[in-house]
Amino acid sequence: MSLDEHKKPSGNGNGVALSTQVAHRLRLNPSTDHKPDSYEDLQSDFSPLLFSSLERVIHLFLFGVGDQPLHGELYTMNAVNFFVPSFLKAINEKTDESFRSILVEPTPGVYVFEMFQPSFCEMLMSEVENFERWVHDTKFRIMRPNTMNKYGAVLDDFGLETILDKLMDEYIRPMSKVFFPEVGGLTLDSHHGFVVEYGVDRDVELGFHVDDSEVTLNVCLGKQFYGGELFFRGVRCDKHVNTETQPEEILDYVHVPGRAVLHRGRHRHGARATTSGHRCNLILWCRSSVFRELKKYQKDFSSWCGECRREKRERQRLSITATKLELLKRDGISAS
Ligand SMILES: O=C(O)CCC(=O)C(=O)O
Ligand SMILES: [Fe+2]
Repeated sequence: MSLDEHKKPSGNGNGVALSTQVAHRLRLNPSTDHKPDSYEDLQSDFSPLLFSSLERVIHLFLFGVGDQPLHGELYTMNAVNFFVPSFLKAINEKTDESFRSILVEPTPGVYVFEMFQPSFCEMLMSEVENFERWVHDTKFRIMRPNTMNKYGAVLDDFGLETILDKLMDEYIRPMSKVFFPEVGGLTLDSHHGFVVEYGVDRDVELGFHVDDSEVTLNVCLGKQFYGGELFFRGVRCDKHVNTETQPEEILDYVHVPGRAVLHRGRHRHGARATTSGHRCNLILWCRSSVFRELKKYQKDFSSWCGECRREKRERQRLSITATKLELLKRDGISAS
């Protein structure tokens, strides 16, 4: 199985931007009420109306257009309404033990826990639907979440940037500090947040890949579906990304609405076909610029790459065997 580096699309890459190829951000509250100048005092061969129209178009282009939110309450953090009590309690305590008490680790480095209230999941899904309906009706072309998903939406693009900042700063970083310190878990400082949608008339599956993130939060929002299992195949650095999977690295995980999976971006994974129904997941790729800078000067990633660790153990095993042989020779005992 060969593997893809899953990335956020750039303006003129796989992602779709405006037909002018400029990556465009949609704003939550559009400035549709912009009043252009009348240009009546302008000395020109062209009608002043032409300049007014031009100004209106430029304003629209620079400051964006967008729909009104369906659920205003989604745009400010209301932790009690968004999160389940067990998750909130663990976050308030912020200790290794409190986090461990609410999660399971089905394979090393994959953490699963209950996170969102059902009402929050429903609200977010209907907000995305509302946004997509508007995109469809206005024939506005939006940037898709990444280079591999054709369906879904970037949450920053319809005003959820502030809430995602908070989600990373106050909820994901404290957990990453405990579980992923060796990949910049303490210094996560930017994110890319999006919703992916699967079903027979959407994306069906997602190929084997690593994320363009240090830490990824993946929460199933709903709705009802069959299939869509997330499969994991071990953590790898750039050099070892296509190396074999060891049997103990295999995990197939079944998504449950409201439940979160937290893993390193370099944990190789993919999603099996959603064979019926409609699956919608919230994904937050969290990055650390400090980690990315430091990584440039490192060669050994055995603290998190499964293959670097295996190679290191093998080197140690060979060197112990060689030392033993040397000692035996010195004592005049021939090795059998
Ligand atoms: O569909 C899923 O649950 C996985 C999504 C994913 O891995 C991604 O978008 O990076
Ligand atoms: Fe992914």
